[in-house]
Amino acid sequence: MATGFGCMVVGPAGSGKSTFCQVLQESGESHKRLYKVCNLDPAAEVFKYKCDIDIRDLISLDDVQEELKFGPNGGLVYCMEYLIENVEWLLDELQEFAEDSFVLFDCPGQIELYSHLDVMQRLAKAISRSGFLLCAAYCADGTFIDEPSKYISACFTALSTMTQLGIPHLNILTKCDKLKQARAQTGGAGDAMDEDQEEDRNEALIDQIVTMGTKDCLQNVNQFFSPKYFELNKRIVEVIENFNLVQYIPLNIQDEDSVDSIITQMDLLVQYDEYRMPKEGNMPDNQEQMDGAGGEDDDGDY
Ligand SMILES: Nc1nc2c(ncn2[C@@H]2O[C@H](COP(=O)(O)OP(=O)(O)OP(=O)(O)O)[C@@H](O)[C@H]2O)c(=O)[nH]1
Ligand SMILES: [Mg+2]
Repeated sequence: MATGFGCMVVGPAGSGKSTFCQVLQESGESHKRLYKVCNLDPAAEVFKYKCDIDIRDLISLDDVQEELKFGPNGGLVYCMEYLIENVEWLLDELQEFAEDSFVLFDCPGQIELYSHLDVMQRLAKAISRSGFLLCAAYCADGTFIDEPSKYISACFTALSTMTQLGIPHLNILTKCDKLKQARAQTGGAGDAMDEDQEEDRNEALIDQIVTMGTKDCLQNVNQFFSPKYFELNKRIVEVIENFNLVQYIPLNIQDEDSVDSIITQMDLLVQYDEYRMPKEGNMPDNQEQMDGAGGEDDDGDY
């Protein structure tokens, strides 16, 4: 039986993970929803949210760099591996929040943690096994996705994270409140506009990204390549198409409805309502997630 709910907030550096945790925690306060935040970034220095669990109480990047003479990236990987080796520390800390709490895990942004290392996957497995129903919220910075090639690149990073973590996954397009402003800075849309026009323009830009079709992307990308790469480009785009799961939910932190709609999606992924109101004979479908997180390799190792 599930004892808690959690979301691993992941994504590239600066994509808005910590801000997302902060916004959810604040929004929860006004909705009588309690979001606890667990900082898993050993390099974090300042928090805009109330940090309930902090990896730096176990290990910090500063200490690793100073004592073991690691560089910042190697040091971070060392810290995450140290966390896995001492995962009982985290699981003990989490027990306090097990009953019905929703814990947001604010993860580090180094992409290698999600592309080829398995530490985050092992961590997700350990947390799930301890009784948490987990999902992942992948933050992609909307202000960077201003052309099809960047969209494709963002999709691949999201896909790689999704397949690595192996837990229910949500892609969030962050910073949607400032798309228009970001485009103006890069020369995309600089005309003077009143507030309503600005909002419409922002909506249009969000729409452009979330509905970007892979066929249009392919056409656009091919314009910049010699024909000998067309077949390769086609295959690359097909990978995204075949997964069919790469969709983005826009997040505008200034808009309560936008935040609410992300909360609803996360609740659906972890089946929050079903577990909070258990009915006899009504076991949610993702019971397996806790029983066998990590699939067949159920050997108790993290
Ligand atoms: N306007 C706006 N700014 C945002 C939003 N999300 C993040 N930012 C800003 O973008 C910067 C990076 O945001 P963070 O939340 O620290 O990003 P992060 O993913 O936690 O970054 P790392 O932990 O360093 O990987 C900060 O200056 C935030 O204020 C957003 O939705 N809207
Ligand atoms: Mg952060």
